[in-house]
Amino acid sequence: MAAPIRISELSCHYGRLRALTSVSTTIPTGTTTALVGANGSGKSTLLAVMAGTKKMSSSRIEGLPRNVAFVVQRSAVPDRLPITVREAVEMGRWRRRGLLGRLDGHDRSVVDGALEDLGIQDLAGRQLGEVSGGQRQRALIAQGLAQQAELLLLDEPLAAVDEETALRIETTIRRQRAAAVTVVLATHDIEQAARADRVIRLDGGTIANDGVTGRPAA
Ligand SMILES: Nc1ncnc2c1ncn2[C@@H]1O[C@H](COP(=O)(O)OP(=O)(O)OP(=O)(O)O)[C@@H](O)[C@H]1O
Repeated sequence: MAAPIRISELSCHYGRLRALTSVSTTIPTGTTTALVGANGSGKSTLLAVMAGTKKMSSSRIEGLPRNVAFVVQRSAVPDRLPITVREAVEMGRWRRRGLLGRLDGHDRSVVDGALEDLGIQDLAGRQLGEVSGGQRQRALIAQGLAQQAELLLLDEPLAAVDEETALRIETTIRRQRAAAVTVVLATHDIEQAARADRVIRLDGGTIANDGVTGRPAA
């Protein structure tokens, strides 16, 4: 099994605002970790640092895999992107194919599998901007799955989704864990957090609590 992800003394700023201060933790490979904490406590920032989309001011992160999928909060994605649901999921293959590379049969079957996992194969031809918010959330997660990443980062995957969509997303996360994918998710859903292997509670940009739940996700 690959080495765990070790984060040491991570600090991170937006201009003069310090969003994370001296965050240190270890995330074992193949486990599911939930980040919890109040609005503004630094959950999204920690995910963005791990995804490489936000620069840190200081830190050492060891063991980050090369292929990381980051599914941002739905509210951070424009509602009216002029692409179909399938095209959105296909974007998950871009890193492997390159922007102009054509998808081959394997890519297409990975995309089909991701659409099926999230139960949106019937919506594949619809415009992303014309499906419901919960369906769009499924499409964004399917895009993350299509990357076949070793580390899957999910920012509030259950925000404003109905029960069926939540169940579908939870099943997907369990399957990723069973496939030894490391999952880190930010959530305000206490039940979802309790289903993770461990919970990290952030408070004002520092770790207030870091512990195993004793309830394995698989
Ligand atoms: N792009 C940005 N520019 C400036 N400040 C930011 C930016 N993004 C986040 N912040 C600030 O950084 C801090 C941490 O925000 P972050 O979004 O990481 O928190 P969060 O725990 O994910 O919150 P939420 O639960 O509301 O999603 C907050 O004080 C926030 O105002």
